[in-house]
Amino acid sequence: VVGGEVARPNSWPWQISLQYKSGSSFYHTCGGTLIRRGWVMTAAHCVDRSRTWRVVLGDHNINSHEGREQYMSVSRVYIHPNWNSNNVAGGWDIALLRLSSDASLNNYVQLGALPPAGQVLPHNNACYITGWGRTQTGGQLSAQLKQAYLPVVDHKTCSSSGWWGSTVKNSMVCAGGGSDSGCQGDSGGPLNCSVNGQWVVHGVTSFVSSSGCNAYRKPTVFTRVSAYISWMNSIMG
Ligand SMILES: CC(C)[C@H](NC(=O)C(F)(F)F)C(=O)N[C@@H](C)C(=O)Nc1ccc(C(F)(F)F)cc1
Repeated sequence: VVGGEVARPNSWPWQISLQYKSGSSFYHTCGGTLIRRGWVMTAAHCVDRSRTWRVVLGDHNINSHEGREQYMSVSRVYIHPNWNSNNVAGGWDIALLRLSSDASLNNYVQLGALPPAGQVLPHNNACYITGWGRTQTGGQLSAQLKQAYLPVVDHKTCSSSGWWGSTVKNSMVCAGGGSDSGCQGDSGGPLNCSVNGQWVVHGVTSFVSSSGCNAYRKPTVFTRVSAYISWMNSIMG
């Protein structure tokens, strides 16, 4: 997350850290959202390489053990069948991770709310991106979870010339476009939007401009969760 601020610890209790094993250690690579006690939603581009994964729940500082964390292994990865790893602009950048056991829900670990199928938010709807991603283009990951206010940019604006043009599809949500943005390492994490006074996860962080995370008129682009509700239900049952 470029800009924004460090989140109050565990104030986004559905945010997870997706980590891969290398040698005897695990490394943060993406975010994700706990959507059922045994299921995590993330981006397909996060898991299209076969690795040994773990999901960390209840985390704040990913470099220290604070005692609220739950470490879950992943029993199966479901990548959307239409995902094409050579074409993030095609969309379909969504995946589900089946956890090997159910999470324990508490003050630090809660389920994220999903939108109704087809719901599209209006321009400027209040949303926050959260994640441990780079804090500047080309910079380092954040040790502590960060948040940034990224209001929705409607499809009409986001897909216009000077913005993302035809790279952005209707199955995506744009948010931000100013000096705050997502960045590498935020992938797969939630876009948390305020709807009728409740936080609803409307996006899965998908891509930013290759010329810089907070490039002018290149809002962060998210997979629109409301376009994939039926697919997710077909997998989770
Ligand atoms: C997609 C991921 C590899 C990566 N995602 C992120 O950084 C995320 F955190 F925003 F999710 C990304 O956007 N990386 C930048 C550097 C990138 O490659 N962006 C990019 C944007 C659009 C396109 C296009 F238009 F060709 F589809 C290609 C690459």
